[in-house]
Amino acid sequence: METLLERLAKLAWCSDTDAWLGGLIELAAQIARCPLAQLYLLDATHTRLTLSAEWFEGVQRHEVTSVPSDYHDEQLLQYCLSQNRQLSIAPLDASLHQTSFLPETSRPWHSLLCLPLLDPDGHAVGLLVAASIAKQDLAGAAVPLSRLGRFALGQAQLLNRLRDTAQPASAPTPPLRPCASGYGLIGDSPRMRTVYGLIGKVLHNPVSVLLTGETGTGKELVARAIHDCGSRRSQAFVVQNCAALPEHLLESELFGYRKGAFTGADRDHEGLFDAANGGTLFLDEIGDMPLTLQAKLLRVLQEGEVRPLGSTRTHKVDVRIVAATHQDLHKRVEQGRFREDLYYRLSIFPIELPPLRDRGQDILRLARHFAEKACGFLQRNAVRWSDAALEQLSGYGFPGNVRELKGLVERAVLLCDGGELLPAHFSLRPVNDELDSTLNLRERLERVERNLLVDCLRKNRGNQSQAARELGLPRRTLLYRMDRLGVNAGDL
Ligand SMILES: Nc1ncnc2c1ncn2[C@@H]1O[C@H](COP(=O)(O)OP(=O)(O)OP(=O)(O)O)[C@@H](O)[C@H]1O
Repeated sequence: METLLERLAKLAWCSDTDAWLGGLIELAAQIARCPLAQLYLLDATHTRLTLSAEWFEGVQRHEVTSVPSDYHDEQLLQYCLSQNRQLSIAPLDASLHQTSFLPETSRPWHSLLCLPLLDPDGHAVGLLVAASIAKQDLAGAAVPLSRLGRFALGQAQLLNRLRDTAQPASAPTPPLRPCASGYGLIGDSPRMRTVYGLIGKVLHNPVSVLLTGETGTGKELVARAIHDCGSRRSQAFVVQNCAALPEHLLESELFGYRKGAFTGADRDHEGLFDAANGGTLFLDEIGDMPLTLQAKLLRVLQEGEVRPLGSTRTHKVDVRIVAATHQDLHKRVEQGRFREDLYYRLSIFPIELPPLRDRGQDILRLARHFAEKACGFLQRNAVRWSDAALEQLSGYGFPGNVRELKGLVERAVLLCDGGELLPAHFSLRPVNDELDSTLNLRERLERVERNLLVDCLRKNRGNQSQAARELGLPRRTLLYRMDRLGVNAGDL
């Protein structure tokens, strides 16, 4: 206790993050009574894991190596980080465990303790490793070491903040790049610039990406951007909507099948993982993937192996997965409808697409862009925007997000005869039906149902069979409901 306090008292005067982390890692080695202690930290985008400090046989090292946090080789580190669980292994078996993250020694490493370090929200932001050549049960050191690790992280963050504020004002920030900086996406709001920053981080890194956000916010567009601007752009980009097919069809689509696998399988069929080999597979509506298929997907992500239906053999594929959902996947994990291990695997690099209502001036940028496109498509002169129409659009909530705005503008351009877009050309529906107190319950429910149908049909580009499948309705029922609720082609 005395030694510990003395060291902490000394370290308290450290004003340099490297020296602070170095001192703490030395202390960690002493508490665990191990010759080796390592501190790994994730970067802000959680794509790289850096060995930030190491204490090995009395010698300190800093920032030695940095590796992608989604790498396959270091499975022990990967496991701790993605599962948020501590590992205590003794004896370490070289044939079972990959331990190349440990320094080379004349005798093999025997005992290992690996702890995830959590931020105040409970997210793993790094790892603390202690290892010994001797036979040792290190599990007992887990609690004091993780407390020490959290203390080290908190203090390091404080030091970094102090350093940042102490730095003299540097060269002015370069001017914001125009819309083109958004990988083909339109928008320059702070929320979208954050999205562009995250896209930039994963372009040349094969890490799986999870795109979240309400319907119509541009998830598929971002998935394409990641593929088109990244190193896989010369290979295939394959899309599959996981909600669009019943389980057995989705399984054979994704993994393929061998002749005779089921009635009607009269030839071998290549799956989408094979079609996307070397490229990207975009799995839309991943939250709706059946649990049994989730297990198969996890295998592909972990082992890079696919086993077609009816085959006894697996084969390797190299596919980058970009998944998307508008659902709260974490909630689905809690409800037992989504595998936790798959959730952690996919959510290594999440990108959240903000709703259009939170993008400020982007609404008008997008509106002008869609109007120009529509005029070009219709081969007519550009339309002008009346202030009243622009004002009306910026005050609207856009529950269907960019997709809804695009549809509204295209329709308005068609309706506009005089060359100027007016409020009358946009039929904006009230965002909050509750506010419309003249409607009774049945009418309000019908309004909600109508909006759902229109959204789903727009999403499926007017394809009624696909929309019916997504809504879990027979196509005839969908047609009947559309008729009853007055949904027609003009609404799409
Ligand atoms: N930032 C943007 N710039 C230009 N067009 C956009 C942008 N975001 C979305 N769009 C357009 O809006 C429409 C909907 O986008 P997209 O299909 O990518 O949304 P989504 O989030 O995948 O929707 P869903 O969850 O319903 O599948 C598309 O026509 C897309 O091209």
